[in-house]
Amino acid sequence: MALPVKSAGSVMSASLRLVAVRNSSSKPKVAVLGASGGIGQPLGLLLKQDPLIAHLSLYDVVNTPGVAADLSHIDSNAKVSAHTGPAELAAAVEGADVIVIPAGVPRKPGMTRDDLFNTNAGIVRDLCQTIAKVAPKALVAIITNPVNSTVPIAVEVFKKAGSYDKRRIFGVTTLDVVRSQAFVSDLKGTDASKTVVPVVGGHAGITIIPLLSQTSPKVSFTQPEIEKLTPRIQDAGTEVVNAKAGAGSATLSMALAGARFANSLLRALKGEKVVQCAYVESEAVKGVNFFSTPLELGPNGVEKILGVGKVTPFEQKLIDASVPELNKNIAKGVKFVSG
Ligand SMILES: NC(=O)C1=CN([C@@H]2O[C@H](COP(=O)(O)OP(=O)(O)OC[C@H]3O[C@@H](n4cnc5c(N)ncnc54)[C@H](O)[C@@H]3O)[C@@H](O)[C@H]2O)C=CC1
Ligand SMILES: O=C([O-])CC(=O)C(=O)O
Repeated sequence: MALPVKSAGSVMSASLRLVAVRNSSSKPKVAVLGASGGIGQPLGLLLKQDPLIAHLSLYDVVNTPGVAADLSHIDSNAKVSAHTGPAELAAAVEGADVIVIPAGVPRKPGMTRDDLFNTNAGIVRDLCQTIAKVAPKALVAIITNPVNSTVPIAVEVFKKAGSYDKRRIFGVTTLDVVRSQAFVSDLKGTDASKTVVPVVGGHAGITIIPLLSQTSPKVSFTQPEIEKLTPRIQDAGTEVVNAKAGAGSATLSMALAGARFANSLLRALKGEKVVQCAYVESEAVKGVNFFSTPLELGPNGVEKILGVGKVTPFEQKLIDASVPELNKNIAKGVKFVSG
């Protein structure tokens, strides 16, 4: 069963909704690093059903054989392989077209995403050291928080290895888009499957900036609606963390978002023009080197950074406020690798 393809007004809207080489093979390989976790397992379930995937490679430090055995009994064409522990990481990622990384610890109530830095920074660094050597042409989609810092970490590792290509490393912000679309359609009674809301900036607190004025099909919001909806989207991750009360953060909605983003990358690899928001190295906004905006994706990853487009004064203020916060997060990531 394919992931549902939604239609929307413009090409960009349609792509954002669904989302568009590497190398790239006629038999795409997707690797999930952190495959046994709360996100990894349902993500594997969704990817196993994606007809674009020929080989689904599952890597974790624990429990991978069980997850792989379970998924391999599903009657879809993707072949599943299991890889456990650092000695098997190279085999897990070798030849991968797309690598999705949800490895790392999630938040508990009272924590910020930045509180995860001490544990997760080293995990992402170590995984990327191997990817940069063994699979430098893969498109790498980083879910692990704090995304605002883990993406710069990955970039520094690739630079050190001499295999950095800024078109190929992505911080996954798709869940912010998915949530915005859910909340807007709830509020406005629009068809959730056709509602498109771009989200720009980063993936933590005030750096998450839904561009409600660019909602498509067009809907209008009162200022009080905008002022209520915007912080709800920014704090939606915390809403889930608190509701799970110590049992982790968003996993199911994140798995959907991750599968949707991976499907976009796979379609782009095949030559389809796809537009999707993601956090990448970017000059879209002055004064900051990483920013999420709509991106045109193609066979080499990011083909074109589409920028934030026309924003309202309210949205511009949010963008301006995000810059110093993002710069702090980025500098912390860069320093972690480069000292
Ligand atoms: N970008 C986004 O929008 C979102 C990001 N997240 C982040 O995703 C990450 C994972 O969350 P969950 O799956 O809920 O956590 P989890 O704890 O349920 O699963 C994490 C998995 O990573 C594995 N792992 C730990 N160290 C590893 C290593 N060195 N190599 C490979 N695997 C390793 C663990 O064994 C575990 O199976 C967290 O950092 C969380 O904050 C969560 C939701 C949304
Ligand atoms: O809030 C968290 O810690 C997990 C996350 O990034 C999200 O759900 O957006």
